[in-house]
Amino acid sequence: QDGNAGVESKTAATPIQMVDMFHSAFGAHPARAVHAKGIILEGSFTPAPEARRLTRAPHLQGGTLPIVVRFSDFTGIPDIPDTVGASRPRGMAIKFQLPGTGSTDIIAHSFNGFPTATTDEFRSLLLAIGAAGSGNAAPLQQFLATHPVAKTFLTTQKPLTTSWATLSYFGVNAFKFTNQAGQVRFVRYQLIPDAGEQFLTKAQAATADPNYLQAELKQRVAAQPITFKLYAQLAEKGDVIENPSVAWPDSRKRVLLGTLSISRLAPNTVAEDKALFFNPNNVPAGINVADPMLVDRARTYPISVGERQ
Ligand code: HEM
Repeated sequence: QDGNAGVESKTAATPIQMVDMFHSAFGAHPARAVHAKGIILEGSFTPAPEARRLTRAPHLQGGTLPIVVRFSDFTGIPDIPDTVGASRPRGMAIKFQLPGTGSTDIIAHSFNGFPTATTDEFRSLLLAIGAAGSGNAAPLQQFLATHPVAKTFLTTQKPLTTSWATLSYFGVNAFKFTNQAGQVRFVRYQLIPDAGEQFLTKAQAATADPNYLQAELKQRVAAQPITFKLYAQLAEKGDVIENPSVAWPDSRKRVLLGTLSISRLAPNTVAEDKALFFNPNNVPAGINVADPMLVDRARTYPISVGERQ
């Protein structure tokens, strides 16, 4: 199906300009335009009974399904140290194998919100970060002075996490769920670790290895499965659907969609990395994109995938 289902982009920038905005900010790395450093794992997903009251999406009706999960650091820098500020927010991307054929994806990060309301503003921010990197700080200063949410995003990321497995992740952009009876709800995804959120102490952070997250995750998953709960946060009347920079209140009802059990490392070969392709509009019947930023994202991710072939 057409996951965009009538939602139109409101963006002036072309998809190629959107990929180039990341290269301008982070350098012209061909791996992934953003969230370049990461690790791939495998496991399974078991939907919760409440999920099918919200959507008729096939992976949320019952029965355990295989998943592939990629945890990542922010920026397009493939060897960014896990210890620097720019490595946050961290990313979590999930590919669910649908019953029969096909797949669906959820792509989330570890901040409940986004620095800008629109894609064009996000591009201005990234171009300003690029200019600052080349010695011209004025555009970034001006952007942050006029966009307080972006300033909050850049300055209030959580402390260094103990593990990619001890962070909560947020889908940020809204989707539309439709159930068997045709009832519609707008939702945002949340992924909450069963281990709870855990952070390094200042002393641990001061001595953490630049690649500590990969080493930690390998050890953790060899000992026992990593589990997360997947929730849909439900919009109420008046909640903004089209602006990911505004988080919905924590008081909004959350419905449990299911449990992820991540049980083993994937091969993590170059071939696997090249072939693994997440897209936020890879959605089955019963789910549609609702925030037009998702349409922009859907057009941009394949260009970055093409660059790493
Ligand atoms: C206008 C907004 C956005 C644009 C243009 C954009 C673009 C991109 C691109 C080009 C990639 C690389 C895809 C690939 O090479 O496979 C990517 C990856 C990613 N993005 Fe976005 N993105 C946007 C917003 C977001 C938001 C709101 C989130 C989180 C909620 C997010 C989370 C991620 C993650 C986690 C990855 C890594 C996926 C993986 O592991 O392969 N992005 N994004």
